[in-house]
Formats: sequence, C-alpha cells, structure tokens
Amino acid sequence: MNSPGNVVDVEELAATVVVRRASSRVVHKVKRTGFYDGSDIDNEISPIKKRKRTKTMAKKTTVVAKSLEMNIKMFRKQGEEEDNENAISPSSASSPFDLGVPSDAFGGPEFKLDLNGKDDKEKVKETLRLFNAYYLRIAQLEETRCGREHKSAKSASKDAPNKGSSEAKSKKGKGGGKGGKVGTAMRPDLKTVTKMMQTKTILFPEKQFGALPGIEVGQQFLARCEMVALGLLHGHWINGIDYMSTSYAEKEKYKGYTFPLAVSIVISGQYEDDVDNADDVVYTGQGGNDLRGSGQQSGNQKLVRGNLALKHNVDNQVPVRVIRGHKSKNSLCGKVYTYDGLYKVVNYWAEKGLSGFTVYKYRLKRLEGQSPLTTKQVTYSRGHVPNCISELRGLVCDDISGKEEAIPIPATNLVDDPPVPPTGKFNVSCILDLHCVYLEGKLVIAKSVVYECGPKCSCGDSCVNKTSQNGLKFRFEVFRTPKKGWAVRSWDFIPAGSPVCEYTGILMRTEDINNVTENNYIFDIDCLQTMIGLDGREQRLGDAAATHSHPHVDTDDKKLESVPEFCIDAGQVGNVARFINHSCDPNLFVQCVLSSHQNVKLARVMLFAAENIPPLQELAYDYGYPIGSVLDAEGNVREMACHCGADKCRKRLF
Ligand SMILES: C[S@@+](CC[C@H](N)C(=O)[O-])C[C@H]1O[C@@H](n2cnc3c(N)ncnc32)[C@H](O)[C@@H]1O
Repeated sequence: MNSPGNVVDVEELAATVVVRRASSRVVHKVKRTGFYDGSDIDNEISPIKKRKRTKTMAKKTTVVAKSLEMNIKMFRKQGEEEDNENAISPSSASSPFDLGVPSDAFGGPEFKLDLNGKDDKEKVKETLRLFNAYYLRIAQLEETRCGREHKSAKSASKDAPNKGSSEAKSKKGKGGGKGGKVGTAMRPDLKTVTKMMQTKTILFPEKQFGALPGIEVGQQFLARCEMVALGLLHGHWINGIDYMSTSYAEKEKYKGYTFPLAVSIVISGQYEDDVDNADDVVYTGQGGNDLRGSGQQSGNQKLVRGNLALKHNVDNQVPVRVIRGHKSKNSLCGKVYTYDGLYKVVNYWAEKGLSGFTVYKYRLKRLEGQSPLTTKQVTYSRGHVPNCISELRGLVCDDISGKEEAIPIPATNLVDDPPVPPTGKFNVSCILDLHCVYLEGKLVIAKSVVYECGPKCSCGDSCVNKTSQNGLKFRFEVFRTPKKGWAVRSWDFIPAGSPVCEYTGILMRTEDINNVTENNYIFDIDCLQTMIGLDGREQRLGDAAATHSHPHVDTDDKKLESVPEFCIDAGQVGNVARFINHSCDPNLFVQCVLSSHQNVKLARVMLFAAENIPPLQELAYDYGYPIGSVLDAEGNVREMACHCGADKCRKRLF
C-alpha cells in the first residue's frame, strides 16, 4: 500500500490556525463537540481555493491564509531548530503551549493519578482518564478566559471610541489574560499535554523504541495528544515521524545503535480501505511538502531528521510503532488514530515523485506474532461496520425503538434457531415523568450527581448543560450473544466522556418489586447511597459541596436508607440500555443526573463512555452488585456467573 500525505498532518497544523485566529470560535467548537473536532478545517482552508466569495469571506480568508503562512513558518523554523526533540515542551519560554490557568484549577479528585498496584493496561486507562479530565477542565477555563477578554476588549473600544480605539486595539492585540492573548486561544489538547508534562504524569516520558506495555494493538485515540500523554508518540503533534535524536547515542543502553532512530510513525490514511493490505506499507518520508493539504511536493526531500532516522531503523534493524489515522466525524481533527503495532523497516530508496521532486520511500512490513490488525478484525472477525440496516446478517428487527429514537436501533440474532427478536416495550424516557456539571458535554468520571438545566430553565435547547437530554447520538445495534443473551454495540466510534444513553423503564418503589424474583432489568437509583457511601457501595467521586448542601441528604436519610427507595424496572418497558450487559472491565460508567427536579432519590440514570470505544465493541458497565447481595424469595443468596471475558473478571455477577 502506498501511503501518501503522511509527511505532515496538515489538518493538525491547520487546526492551530483556527484556534489562534479567534478564541471565541474555538470555544464554540469545543462547546459543541468536546474535543475541537477540526470539522471547520476544510471550511477554513478550502475558501482559499474558492473563486466566488463574499467580501466578508474574502477578508476572513486573508486572515486565515496569513495565519496559515505564519504557522507554516513557525513549523518550519521549529523543525529546523529542534531536531524533533521536545517539540511540545513546557520549558520553552516562547512555547505556544503555556498553560496560563490558575494552579488551583485542578483540585478535584479526577486530577489524581495513582498507578500503584495497577497493571499495565490499567495504567494506560488511568493516564487517558487523567488526560480527559485535564482536557475538559482546561477547555472550560479557556472558554471563560476568552469570553472575559473579548468582553473587556469590547467595552474598552466602547469607552474610547475617539482614540482610534488604540487602547482597545492594544488590549485586543496583547491580551491581558494569562497564557494567551485575545484572539490567540490555544488548543486545550496541547495545553493538556503541557500540564501532564509539568505534573510528570506522561506514562512513558522517555522515548523508547518497541512495544509499550499496556498499549494494545487496535487501541484507538481521539487525538495525537492522547498518544503523547501515553508516550506512544512524543515530540511532535504534526510530524509523521517521531524519533530519538543523536543525544541518545551517549546513553550506555543504546551503545551500538546509530541515531537518530525512529520510534513511531503516523500514517494519515484517508480511507478505511487503506488498511486492508496494511501488513505491507510503502511510506513516504517527510519534508518538501507545501503544508497546505494539497498533498503535493513543492521541493526535494532530504535524508535528514525523520528520513535519516528511518534509514537507521533499516541499518539497526529496529522496528517502528505504526499509528494510522482514519476519518471520523466524532474526533479532534476529524480523525481517529489506531495503534497497529510494530513494523520492520525493510528498505528505503529515493525516487522522483509525481511532482518531479525527490521523495524518500520506506518499505515497512508488519512483524509477525502480533494481534491481528483491528481493521481486519472489524472486517473479518467482528464483521464490518454496516453502511445500512439491510446489510445486517441475522436481522430480526429493523428498529427496536419503533421510531421512538431519532436513530433506528436494529437487532440481530445469529445465535438462536429460529432467530427471535428481543421482547419488551420501548420507551425513551422513564414512565412517570421524573426528572449540572458538564464539561463540554462530556464527563470523564462519575460525580455524586450531575445537575443539568431543566425544561424550566430559560437557556433553550442548545444549552450544553442539557447534554443527557439530547437523545441518542450514536448508531446502536442490539445483538444476540451465546452466553449473555442480548447485548449492545455501536457502529460509531464513541469518544471518552460522551453520554451514551439513559436507563429508562418504569419508576417503582423498591419495596414493590422486592417480591418479584426473576427480573433481570431492575436498576436501583442508588445515587443517595453512593453519595454517602452507604452499605458498602463505592462512594462516587464528586464535589463534596454538592453532597452536603443537597436538601435531600440529611442525617436521618443517611441512617435509614441503605436500600434505595426507588428503582427503574425495565423488565417490560425500557430503551436500549436494558440490553447493555455487565463487565468487570467496563467501557461505560453510570451517572446520576438531576434536571427537572432536585430529588436525588429520583435521579435519572445515565450511561457515559468511560474510554474511547471503537465501533462494534460491546458496550458494558459494572452492575456493581456486592457478591452475596442478591437474595431469592426465601432469603437465600443468589449467584450468577459472569461471562464478560475481562482479564480480571470476578467470575460472578452477584
Ligand atoms: C439488564 S439485562 C442485560 C441484557 C440481557 N443480556 C438480555 O438478554 O436482555 C441483565 C441480564 O443480562 C445478563 N448478563 C449481563 N451481563 C452479564 C455477564 N457479564 N455475564 C453473564 N450474564 C450477563 C444477566 O442475565 C443479567 O441478569
């Protein structure tokens, strides 16, 4: 496979243009999607090429073009000077990644990282969780800062209209805020990396070649910075090649190796199909690109920096880690990155490229004995992500929601003979109408309770503090499993922290269902119990203030109510959540949400993505039953075997 356009990630580069140009815009983006999704990159760059423009568009385009030019210059200079070392560096005085946020902004429990006693996989998970926590907090702070500065710049220009607004202009130009100027907001993801460097929470801070423990083939990332946070990628958030510089030659453990030496490459594949023959790759080196996204060469490539490093991988027989970018509408820069494992750099050569300039090519061959490529797994083992419902094998129902949800939820059954559809009535919200703290529409960790704006708030439908009320965002499928009955998966990539769905059903008093023995669809609304850590329940992390000031949490409640007063019974009626199974290593977490009322005993129950979830991976949360806590009608302890398949499976559901 030939992999064009892997020299520089122009989309990443362009993203910085947009962000620097107008902070308020970025904030808007961040608000809408959580991660800056880069969806306006094309809109920003392509106008350069468009002939028909309005006057405003032409002006806007000039600004963008100038900014792009500046970024390109900065990028080139950086590339020349830095030899790829620490391109994202908190120590650099002129670093565009200065944090500029109050140091007390990160006091919450979500910013703690304790890797003691954790295995490699858990360390990766925890580090990514921390990345998300920092990211969302920083995005929120940026939003506040930019809003404040724009407001003060505006009022300054109002106050001094006759001075040619020089004061206002200077305010606008220089910006009073820490860590950025008005109109020069920085990307929260880059700031997040800086924060993680400062707090020494990058998982593998030292560059090293080879596989990194806990990072598995097929793991997906929303942004390059997530990979930087782990150490999978290091220095550069734009370059396609990350390498160890000549300074490593002085280290004893690298005696005998020639440096620079490449550790990872990013292939910015444009199409899913690119990966079909992905065991064998011809990779184009770096340099000589016009950096404008045309993919065209505008000069000769040289055998320096990353290109020289890859040559040394051939000479030293050192493999590189390969990361592929795939288009995705849910992600920063419109891409999701997948770690595809280690590749041997077999050989290299120089040739005249299509534009007549010299390019370096490297043949890469995937090392044997690694887990199969996930894209192949998706295609051949798990079945490929269908384009439409008619492609589904074993289809037993077109839409279990009966058009109640905006996106249909098909059900498939390749297990039963004859195949049967799931039973039960569908309902999008809890029957008996019951009814915050979102950071950019996402949550990275369960809080005691999240307060959302309700229907009586004047904020309107577009309010970001109504995230859980906006219906399904992802395409789900209910499918039959051999050992767990029905299960749910998504056809879309689900970014960490996204609301997935609510758990709906009939709202019941717990005492009324206590005599019902066989109902596997009861969800205790145990928000109060988890808030105050009753009955051995794990106390959810959250702001203590909310807990203590809550009108429905008083001392008597604490004493009396170790059993939740209410529950949601989805046995007969419910939505897609009733088919979501338990896992001892879950990819979802449970969150209590209050919106139209303040009674925590009747909170809504939402499921959120605990990590980046690739398409077709089964969705699951931890049911959280303490072993021995479920009794039958005679009071005997009931047992149920767990078939979640997690490495650390507890073997019993209850
Ligand atoms: C809320 S329902 C989930 C959907 C269910 N699988 C179905 O077919 O409708 C909960 C029930 O699913 C099954 N289940 C969920 N997770 C399981 C697991 N990890 N291992 C075994 N059974 C599981 C158990 O029967 C459990 O009582």
